[in-house]
Amino acid sequence: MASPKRRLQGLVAATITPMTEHGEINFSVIGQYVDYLVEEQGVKNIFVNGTTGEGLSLSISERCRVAEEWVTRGRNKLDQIVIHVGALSLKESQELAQHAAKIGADGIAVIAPFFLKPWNKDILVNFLKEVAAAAPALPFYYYHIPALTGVKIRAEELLDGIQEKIPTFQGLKFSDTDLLDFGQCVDQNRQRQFAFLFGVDEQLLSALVMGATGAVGSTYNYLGKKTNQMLEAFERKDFSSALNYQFCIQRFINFVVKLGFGVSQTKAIMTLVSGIPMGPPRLPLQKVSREFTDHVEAKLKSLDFLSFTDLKDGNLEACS
Ligand SMILES: CC(=O)N[C@@H]([C@@H](O)[C@H](O)[C@H](O)CO)[C@@H](O)CC(=O)C(=O)O
Repeated sequence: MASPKRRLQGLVAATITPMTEHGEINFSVIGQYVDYLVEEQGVKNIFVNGTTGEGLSLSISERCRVAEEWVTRGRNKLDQIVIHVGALSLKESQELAQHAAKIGADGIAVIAPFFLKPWNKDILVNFLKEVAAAAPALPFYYYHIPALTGVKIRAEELLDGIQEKIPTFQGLKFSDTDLLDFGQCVDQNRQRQFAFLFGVDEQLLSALVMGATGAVGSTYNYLGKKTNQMLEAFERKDFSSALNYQFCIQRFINFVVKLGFGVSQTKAIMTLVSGIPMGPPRLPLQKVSREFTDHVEAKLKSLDFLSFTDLKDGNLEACS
C-alpha cells in the first residue's frame, strides 16, 4: 500500500499553467512561481494540471512536461506535489499516472470521466481502480467536482468500502458546496487516515468545522497567506478571528464572482498580485478585459491584499 510521507494537510494551491501570448506553455516562470508560493504565500503543497491548471485543455505530452517541471522546480522546496491525471480515456489516464510515478510525484488525483459518464458508484470505482493500479506506489485521491463533470454520484457513497477496492486510496478533494455530503464523508471514515481536502475556498471555514484536513483551491495562489491566518486562528480556537478572515476573503471572492470568475480571471489576478506573468488562457477560455483587471486591482488595494498598498486609516474593508 502507498505510504505518503504524512497525510496531506493545510493549503494546497491548484496551480495555474502559465502560457505565452501565443498560447504555448511558459515553463520558464515555474521556478519563480514555486518560490513565490513558498516565500510569499506560505503554501507548500500543489495540485498540478487540475481545473485551474487547464489540465483537460492540454495535450498528454504537455501535461507530462508541466508535471515534470513542477516536480523538478519544487524539489526540496515543496512538501507534496499531487498531479491530476484524470482524462476521458482510461489509457491516457493510466499513462499519466505511470508518468507521475516515474517523475517522483507525491500523489495522483482523478476526476470522473465526464463525456461518456459512469452512471453508478461501482462503475466509477472500477474506472478509478484501473487508474490507481497503474501507479501502485502513489497515494490516490478522488477529485469530486460534480458541477463541472456532471457526475453526481455522492462522495459519501463513493467512499463506502473504497479502500478494499483501491488500496492506495488516500483521500478526497471535494469541490462542491454540499456540506451534508462532505460532513458524512468525514463522519463515516473517522477510523481511516484519509485526507479530506475542501475545494470551495469561500466556504473553507465551514468545512473546517466539518473536519476538513486541508484545502485545494485556486485562490491559495494569491490569498494563501490570508487563508493561512484563518487556519491558524481556527487551530487556536479563535473562531471570531477565523470568521473575520473568512468574511474578508469572501468580500473579494464575492466581488469577482459578480464580475464573472473562473480560470481566465484567476490567471489575471495571479499576474496582478504576484507580478509573474501567467498569460492568457487557452481556447475555449477567453482572456479577461482590461476593465476586469482595473476593477480587481482597486478591490485588492481596498482590502490590502496587494503588498505594495498603503493602507489608509479607517479602511473598513481591510482585514487585520
Ligand atoms: C470550480 C473551481 O475552479 N473551483 C476551484 C476553487 O478554488 C474556486 O476557484 C474558488 O473556490 C472560488 O470560487 C477549485 O476547487 C478547483 C481546483 O482545485 C483545481 O483547479 O483543480
